[in-house]
Amino acid sequence: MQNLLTASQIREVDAYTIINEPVSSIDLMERAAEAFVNKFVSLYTDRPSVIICCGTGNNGGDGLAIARLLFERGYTNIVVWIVRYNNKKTDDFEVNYKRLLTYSIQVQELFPAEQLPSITADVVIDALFGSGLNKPLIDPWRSLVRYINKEAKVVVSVDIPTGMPAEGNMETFENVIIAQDVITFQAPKISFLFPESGKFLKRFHVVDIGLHQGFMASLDTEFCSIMNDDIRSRLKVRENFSHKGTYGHACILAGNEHTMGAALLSAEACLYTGAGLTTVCIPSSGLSALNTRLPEVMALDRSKLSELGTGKYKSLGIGPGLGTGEEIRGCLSELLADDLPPLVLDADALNVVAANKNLLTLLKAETILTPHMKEFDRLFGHSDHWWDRVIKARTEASRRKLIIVLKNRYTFVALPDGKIWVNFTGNPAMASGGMGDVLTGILVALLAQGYKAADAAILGVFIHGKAGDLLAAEGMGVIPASCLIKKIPNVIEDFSSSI
Ligand SMILES: NC(=O)C1=CN([C@@H]2O[C@H](COP(=O)(O)OP(=O)(O)OC[C@H]3O[C@@H](n4cnc5c(N)ncnc54)[C@H](O)[C@@H]3O)[C@@H](O)[C@H]2O)[C@@H](O)CC1
Ligand SMILES: Nc1ncnc2c1ncn2[C@@H]1O[C@H](COP(=O)(O)OP(=O)(O)O)[C@@H](O)[C@H]1O
Ligand SMILES: [K+]
Repeated sequence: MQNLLTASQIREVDAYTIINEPVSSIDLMERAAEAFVNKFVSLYTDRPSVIICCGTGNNGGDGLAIARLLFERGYTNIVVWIVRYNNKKTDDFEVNYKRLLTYSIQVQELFPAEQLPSITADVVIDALFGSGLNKPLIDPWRSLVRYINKEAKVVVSVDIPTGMPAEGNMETFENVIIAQDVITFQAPKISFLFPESGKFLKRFHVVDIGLHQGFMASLDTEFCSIMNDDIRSRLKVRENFSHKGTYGHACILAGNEHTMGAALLSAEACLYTGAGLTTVCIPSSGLSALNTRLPEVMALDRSKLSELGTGKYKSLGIGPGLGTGEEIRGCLSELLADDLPPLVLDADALNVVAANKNLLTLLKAETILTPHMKEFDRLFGHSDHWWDRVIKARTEASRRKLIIVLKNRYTFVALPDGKIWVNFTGNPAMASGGMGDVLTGILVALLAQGYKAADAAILGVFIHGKAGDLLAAEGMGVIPASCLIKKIPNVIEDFSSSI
């Protein structure tokens, strides 16, 4: 895992690195500028003309160093704007300013109430404010940002788009640079994970600037990202003398006449994720589809729901395509009061619980809930903003000892210990119906194989997204859920054979 830091934690890590590593503050800035330039030239290969818009803090200091480094790489068409809208400046800005003046790079100083110069360059590099932003922009900075947004062809931001807070509610931050690319230092800013940031940045790229890893890891953070090593260290290799009994019997209660596909997708994903045995509990109208499509999967008659609490099954998933009719509501209330195996609740099971919140109190510790945004809001109340929603997921997961998998482009796995693990795998080609049903099947299979619920959730969301990424890399711009399932064993093999 890698901790994701707030702006004040970033400052702490910067300061700690400067004190404890053989690197001075100005050299750390140079490293950041070099890392930026390396990424920039790999993204924009045709040596565009650039305007570098610099504030007078350390983000601006980065901008000045970037100008110098681009010049040294043969960029001839560089203009540096220095935005002198107040008298503040940092020492490292000042050092880089003096260095810049020894180069023949065009510098233009901008003062309040002056007309803004025209923008003719191909790219504007935005180094006005970085993670030091402490309030929404007001004039004259606000007008400058609006002007750049209106006039610039392409903007590339240094560390974070100017005007965007590094974390927290973005509601009042309307005046933000709209960047094609953001080249950000060391780890993604927490704000990049929320859909609201999407209108201000198309892509972000993380570059390593060698901040102190040990200190970063020691900080008490709310957010961390799921890394490849977290998967390798958790995935168990299938043993030589293992047999179907070794990998557990999973059961999925899902489907109704018009949404039987959801049950089939979950069951198939469960099969491909390696459950020893998979049973689905579907209405009899789905039996011929099941037998034709998934001969490996068994069926449990809906009249035998009492079997679910007998210990026969090692894990249980409830919800995909289940429906929310009276009969279902009644049987779920009874079921959830039973002593069930490790449990995943998804889709209609969540909707039934949302309509009868008392059922939440019946859920055993470590039950996994997999709501998308709307299901989450139905369960725990409406949130106007993603930051509020995610913090609510954290609070509810710790208060109720549940595992809440809040699904989105970046899925948030809120654990009972208060930590939120963020999944970065996955891509927009996966935005199609049935994808969530597949995730449920994956999770139920992992629980059947004996993974602890928190590990199953972390593994499950990663594997799901990674399977989508493999297909996208093969050129699939749209991925039907049933195609993604077939890639799951490849992901598991890739990550378990490298232990
Ligand atoms: N050693 C370090 O601290 C490093 C810092 N780096 C860069 O430094 C940036 C952070 O620099 P700073 O902390 O100097 O801050 P910024 O450069 O982001 O902002 C400068 C100053 O602007 C003022 N300000 C904040 N919000 C404002 C607003 N809404 N309107 C007007 N003024 C406002 C604040 O006084 C702030 O300190 C990072 O984003 C990164 O680009 C990198 O050079 C890596 C090393
Ligand atoms: N743009 C995207 N990028 C990454 N993952 C996505 C994207 N769109 C959807 N997904 C993933 O697909 C799944 C969709 O779940 P859900 O909305 O419950 O689907 P359904 O109800 O159709 O089965 C989630 O796991 C989500 O993370
Ligand atoms: K910036």
